[in-house]
Amino acid sequence: MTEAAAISTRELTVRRGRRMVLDGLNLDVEAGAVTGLLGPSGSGKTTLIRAVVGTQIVRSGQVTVLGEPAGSPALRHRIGYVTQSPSIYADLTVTRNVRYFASLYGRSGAAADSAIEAVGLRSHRSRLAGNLSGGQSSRVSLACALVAEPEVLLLDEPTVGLDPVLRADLWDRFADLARNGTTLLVSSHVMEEADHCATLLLLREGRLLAHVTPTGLRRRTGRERLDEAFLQLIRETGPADDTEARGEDR
Ligand SMILES: Nc1ncnc2c1ncn2[C@@H]1O[C@H](COP(=O)(O)OP(=O)(O)OP(=O)(O)O)[C@@H](O)[C@H]1O
Repeated sequence: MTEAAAISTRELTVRRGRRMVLDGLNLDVEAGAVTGLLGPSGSGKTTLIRAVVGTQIVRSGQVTVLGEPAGSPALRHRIGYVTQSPSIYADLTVTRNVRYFASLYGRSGAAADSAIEAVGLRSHRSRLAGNLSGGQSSRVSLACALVAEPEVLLLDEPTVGLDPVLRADLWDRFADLARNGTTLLVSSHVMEEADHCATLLLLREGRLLAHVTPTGLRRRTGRERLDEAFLQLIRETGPADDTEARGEDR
């Protein structure tokens, strides 16, 4: 693990069903920065995030977070994880949901209100979560994670289903958090969003294709558009190796 890394994996191997999902992955995620985890659907982004949280069965290798092995009880209050599907209470209002999480982490009602504001749900704060749209529910989930003020925030596709204005606001919010020392690992399969990240981890078929800055990726490929740059990298590395392996880890 390098000195500035908040998250490190060494030779991380994960199989799900018969598939080798992560294949000897070595990577470092810089502390106090926004790192984008990008890759095609099925490339292993969610699996990697689950391994960092400690909820993924790992076949071999190490995952270290803030100097502790992933999944350690000591990390529980230091990591926030927002899954792709919102995990909130449908029968509670937006405010009640966020205040509940605030109370779990010893935060005030004012902190809950500010998290609601940050995700653009102020005018919906008295609505039942069950009556919200998909994008709005995701934002409640995000507010519940934000209110805990974790040192490491893992966000799995947090901008899916959001309009461009909200998306831009959220990326600004992530940048603010990083400036204040939070480590963010944000997955996306939208390469346009990569420009909001200080560095990019590009995954393909469970392998790290590149660990670069957006500028570095442009320079390396000679492409201005990041989606084209990523495609170029994929072409350079040849066809995907569709590894199937026996074993039923989940
Ligand atoms: N519960 C499971 N059992 C078996 N295989 C699984 C399971 N969940 C995911 N996989 C497989 O693991 C691989 C990686 O999945 P993962 O969800 O990590 O990808 P991803 O990059 O997050 O994809 P997406 O962008 O579509 O969310 C895929 O091939 C998927 O089919």
